[in-house]
Amino acid sequence: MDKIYIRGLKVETIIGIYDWERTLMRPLIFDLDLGTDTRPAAASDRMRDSIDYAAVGDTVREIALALKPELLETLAEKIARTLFDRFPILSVRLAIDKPGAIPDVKGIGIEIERRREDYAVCGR
Ligand SMILES: Nc1nc2c(c(=O)[nH]1)N=C([C@H](O)[C@@H](O)CO)CN2
Repeated sequence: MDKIYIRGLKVETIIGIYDWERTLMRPLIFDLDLGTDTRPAAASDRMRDSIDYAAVGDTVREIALALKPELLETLAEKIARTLFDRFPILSVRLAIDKPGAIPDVKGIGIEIERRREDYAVCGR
């Protein structure tokens, strides 16, 4: 499947399970792969036939700033669902890294993969 991707999107927000985390803006780093067929846009050369990655980045930023959840899992699921609502994508892989969450690691966070059918089947 073709992919449109975003790597290293940085958003400063409030997230975490501890009281001290609820008072600090801290960075999250987002990586996304959006499954799509790029051939219609390649044939027409029109933005309307593709997924606007700038709009996807705006959506991620908007949700990360508004939700302020405790868990990365909550944020990732909300972003995935919203991307399926707003864009005609077939799948999404979303990784969120939380720099500094624990000491002495190169990276730490979560990664989810969802397909449009995952939501259509259960009707949630
Ligand atoms: N699976 C998860 N584990 C942890 C999370 C999380 O969001 N998902 N969050 C924390 C704390 O907020 C931590 O980041 C504080 O440094 C711990 N574990």
